[in-house]
Amino acid sequence: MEEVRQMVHAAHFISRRPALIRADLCGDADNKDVLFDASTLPKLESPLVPRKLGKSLKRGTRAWGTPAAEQGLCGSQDGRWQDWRWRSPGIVDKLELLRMGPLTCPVRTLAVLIGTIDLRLLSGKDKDAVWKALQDSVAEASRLYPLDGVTEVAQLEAAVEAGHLPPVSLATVEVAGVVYQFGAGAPPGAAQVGEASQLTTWRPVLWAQFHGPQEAQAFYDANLAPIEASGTAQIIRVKEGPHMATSAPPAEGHLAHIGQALRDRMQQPWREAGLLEAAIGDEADSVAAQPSRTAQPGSQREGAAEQAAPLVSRPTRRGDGAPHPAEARTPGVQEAGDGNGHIRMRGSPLDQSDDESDSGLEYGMDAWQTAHGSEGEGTTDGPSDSEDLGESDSEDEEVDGMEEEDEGLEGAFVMEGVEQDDTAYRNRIETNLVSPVVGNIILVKLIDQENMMSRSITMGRKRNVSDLKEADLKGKTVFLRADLNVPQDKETQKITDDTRIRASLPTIQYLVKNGARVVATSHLGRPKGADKKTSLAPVAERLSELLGTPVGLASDCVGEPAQSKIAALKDGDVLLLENVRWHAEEEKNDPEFAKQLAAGSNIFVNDAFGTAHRAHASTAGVAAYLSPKVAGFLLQKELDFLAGAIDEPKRPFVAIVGGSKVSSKIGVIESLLGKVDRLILGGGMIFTFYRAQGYSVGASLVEEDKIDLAKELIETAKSKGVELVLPSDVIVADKFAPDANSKVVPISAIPEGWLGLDVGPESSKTIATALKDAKTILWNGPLGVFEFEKFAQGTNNVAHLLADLTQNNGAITIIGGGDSVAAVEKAGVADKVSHISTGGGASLELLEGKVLPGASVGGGGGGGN
Ligand SMILES: Nc1ncnc2c1ncn2[C@@H]1O[C@H](COP(=O)(O)OP(=O)(O)OP(=O)(O)O)[C@@H](O)[C@H]1O
Ligand SMILES: O=C(O)[C@H](O)COP(=O)(O)O
Repeated sequence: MEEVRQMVHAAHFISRRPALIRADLCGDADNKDVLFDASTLPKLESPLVPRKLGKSLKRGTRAWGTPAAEQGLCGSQDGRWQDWRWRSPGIVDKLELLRMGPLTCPVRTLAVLIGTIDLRLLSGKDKDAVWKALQDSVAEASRLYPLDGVTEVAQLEAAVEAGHLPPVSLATVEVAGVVYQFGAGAPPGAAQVGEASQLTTWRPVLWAQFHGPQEAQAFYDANLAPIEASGTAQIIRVKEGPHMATSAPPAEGHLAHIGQALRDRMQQPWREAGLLEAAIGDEADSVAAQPSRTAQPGSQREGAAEQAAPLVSRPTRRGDGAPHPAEARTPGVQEAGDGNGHIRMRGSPLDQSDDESDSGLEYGMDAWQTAHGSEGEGTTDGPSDSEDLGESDSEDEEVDGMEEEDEGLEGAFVMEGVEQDDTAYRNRIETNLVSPVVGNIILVKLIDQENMMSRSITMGRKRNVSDLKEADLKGKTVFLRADLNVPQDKETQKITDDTRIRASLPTIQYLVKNGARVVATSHLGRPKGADKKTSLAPVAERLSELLGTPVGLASDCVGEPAQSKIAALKDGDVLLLENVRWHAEEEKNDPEFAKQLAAGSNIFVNDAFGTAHRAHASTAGVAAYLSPKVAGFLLQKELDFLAGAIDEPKRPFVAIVGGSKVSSKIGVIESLLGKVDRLILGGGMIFTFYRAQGYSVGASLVEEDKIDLAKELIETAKSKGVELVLPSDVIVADKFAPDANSKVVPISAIPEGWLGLDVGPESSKTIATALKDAKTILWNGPLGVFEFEKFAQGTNNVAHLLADLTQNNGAITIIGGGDSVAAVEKAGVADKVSHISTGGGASLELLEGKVLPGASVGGGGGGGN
């Protein structure tokens, strides 16, 4: 709720006018969408409103669509997701929602929303000041907003009744994985909340994003072309690039097919902006007349259209090719189609820009038009956009100095503003809220991607376990996913390091204190079925010692053994379920298994940062069956440090990356090169870099196939102005053993047959100098083979240095990666650095900017989410 309020007020703050905002809370704790009427907020005069913002909107601010749910595009796993689309006379708004979480747990939209205001639009203003102003306004909003607590449709109905909200005339709802969009043109008043299901104007819509034209083309060839060839649909590219739409009856097989393909693609990193829009349904009105808009020579659109020409499948006019009759603008009215799913065109959608019955897809067209067609650009044959949208130019002139920014806005409007290689944009969606009638302000723009993560994290704090109070927790059964995967002695199973158990205590203690019945779960190791050696019994014992209360252990995590113990829990009790990985379904994220895990629990608290990079049943799947679902303290803290502090670091920001191989750190190095001021390299990987520089490195660890990559990374560092610090001397050994003979040599003189196992004393000095003024330091990977005392010096030096800089220089020091954490522990300075991550793989993936499925589910920051 807090997030909604913040968004509402931020939107209002920007727009300075009444705004109806649909807040997509898809995937939030309640799986409900919430509507807010920002017109009830007090108006704030803001100096930040870009002069041209409103003007751009006049060009037809309409976007369309919302992703289908179950088919892998978005939505809750339990299919309860509903998406209500609202329209109100006189109010226009468009949201671009950037889904930061994985597809099954889109929890971050609102937070991201604010974080993605295009700061370029606010040129000349200090970013921090803008952000602060937004936050301040948000604080004000939370005090004033009257619809606090509205989460249920029934409450919305009541709000409409009470006049807080305007009536609905457009809505979408997801059914069986397809988003049906209620058409405009519904009889006035018919589409009140709760009555939506009575409408017959349905149109299924699927959206997908691609990593680029080629991928979209391939997808088209493999999936859409056959559909089209079958005569059940026609595929139409509605936007530049790899954007396509298809109209067809919602044939089940097709949907599944498309859904699977989309799901697969969504797993890949986002490389290039691209979008497939697939409107599937017998909806003649659903695909507007893109071909009727003639791209002018030299225009952006023309070029792109040529480039992606094979994607274009010409829409046909229905039957006689007559202009679209009025009734056909009631989407879903069966007679409107030609019976075989083909699409009829009509003139420019902008011809109906004041027509409230425009279909969703046309909004997409208009959004495109808004972005690319404009007065003076000659890219559209649509009407001048200013007449019917009622915002005066003079008003646009109010804020000076923004003119040149207008282009930035427009460019960002659809896809162009998306930077490549930004994984955060993988799940980007756009959604229109209402149709433009009198003109208003677009709310949210791309892209200040650098700051996205940390802002979402900041906002994510609102959704952690501390938001649940005694009233929410007492008597409730909480399914707590922790990462209690601790190292053990192979023979005795004795726990050799209980850090992860200790790290899980704050959340457990909080839940216990507030009267919850805690059902804790974890995996341990990588068992192939039930196996005593991977039993959580030693963990239960240690947990019990640390908590000072008995912790029961259910002999299985599902079924009777679990259920009987859960049923017997009393307030404040803690039960640990046996290793979830004894069941193969866990790692498959099997929904049925997830359901069984969730059985008997009410609330989901995810605190398993170490496993947050795994989309498993207990980390992600259970979220569909429990509500609310929030992050635990540990997960939140990890995200705050590993994403938040790094994304908006205090500078100088210096990273130390070591470890054995370049190959395992490529992603991290690449990602950090975009953020740090200095990058210190150490560990085994440096020898590949030396080879890239032409040195011979004896028998040191070298990845021959990564030498070119090392060269590239050196170049990238140069081009980004990052100071790359490579050791100047190394400690070499005559064999890889703790008792090897060793000596210090400059890197130019590594003897044949010797191997470098640690950085030398000169290098340690250089590293100390490079760290001296650092305000944020990230360390991932030891600088040498620290497991051997003889070669642990470089690593130890850094550990002590970091402790010193934290304690005496106020530096924020963050250590991620299993071995470097072990090194810090070994050096005895673990409690003197700012943050030690409990996640190995998870922290790496987070640093690489990847989405962490488990992190988003819990309602925490979501990582690359
Ligand atoms: N010069 C070197 N030659 C060979 N191995 C090295 C060298 N320097 C460090 N290593 C080894 O690198 C390993 C750690 O690398 P790794 O990339 O796994 O670190 P990490 O990211 O901290 O840990 P994790 O992968 O567990 O998260 C250590 O076992 C260490 O012995
Ligand atoms: O130790 C870890 O990194 C986590 O517990 C995840 O374990 P996994 O790599 O076996 O999934």
